[in-house]
Amino acid sequence: MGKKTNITLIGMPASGKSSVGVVLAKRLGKKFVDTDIVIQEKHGKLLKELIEENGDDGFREIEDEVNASLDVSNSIISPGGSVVYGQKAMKHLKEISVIIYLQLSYTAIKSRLGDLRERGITLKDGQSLKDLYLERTPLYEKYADITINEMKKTLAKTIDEICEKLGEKPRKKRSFKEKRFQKITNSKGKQSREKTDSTKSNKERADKKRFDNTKSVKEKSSRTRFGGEINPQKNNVQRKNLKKYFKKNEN
Ligand SMILES: Nc1ncnc2c1ncn2[C@@H]1O[C@H](COP(=O)(O)OP(=O)(O)OP(=O)(O)O)[C@@H](O)[C@H]1O
Ligand SMILES: O=C(O)C1=C[C@@H](O)[C@@H](O)[C@H](O)C1
Ligand SMILES: [Mg+2]
Repeated sequence: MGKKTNITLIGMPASGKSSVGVVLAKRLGKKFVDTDIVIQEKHGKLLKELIEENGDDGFREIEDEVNASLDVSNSIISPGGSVVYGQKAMKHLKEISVIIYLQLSYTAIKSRLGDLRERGITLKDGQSLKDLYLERTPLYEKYADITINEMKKTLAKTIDEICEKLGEKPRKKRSFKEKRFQKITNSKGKQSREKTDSTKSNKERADKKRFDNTKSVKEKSSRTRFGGEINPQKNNVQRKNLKKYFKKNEN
């Protein structure tokens, strides 16, 4: 497994091979190859058109051929859910990649899937989704190097778990405090925290803008009145005068 730079995701349709795959590729700095798209490109037709024209078995031959001739490196490969029926394809993918099975319960798959035919799933006449699930599960298990149980996990959590199993460094988790507040250093070099802009409410953002505007107007007018740059921290007399001036002008 050590020398393989590709990763192939297998699992039922809607288990997330494509959606997890593309994010995983970004996370690991790899390329992303969706072999459903490679098939469409190569044949100039939609998957469901290819299934309608060639039947389920004909489509699986096309799928087997395309996946078996995939020549990629440093990539996340996301094939269609039916790739596991293709012996040539699976032999090749096993040779060039680490195979990860995205496992999900039948109920979860059913609720994620919409119209099965519209999605282009290869179902034999009279075969239900449950039949398909039971038929494919042993095949996914047979080819998997790593299995990830996705139940009740967000996409991000699934990706974290894949990285963990691959021995990749975990993403540095920022604490709640770090997300909500940024460190600021005042003129005396003391550090304190201020809410980050993205976590401020609209009212807080508006208040800060008003405060910043007032501050800059005050600074400007103080420079004009007392001439040149001032340093209120060093010059107490000037600071007192300024305070008096602003008090008088604000009322
Ligand atoms: N935690 C989750 N992780 C991944 N996908 C999720 C999650 N929750 C919901 N989804 C949804 O499940 C669907 C997964 O679809 P996706 O096309 O990625 O599956 P697939 O395994 O590539 O299917 P196919 O075999 O048809 O190519 C998407 O609509 C996605 O938004
Ligand atoms: O699971 C399936 O039967 C399929 C899934 C799709 O990704 C496509 O590969 C094709 O439409 C068949
Ligand atoms: Mg897909």
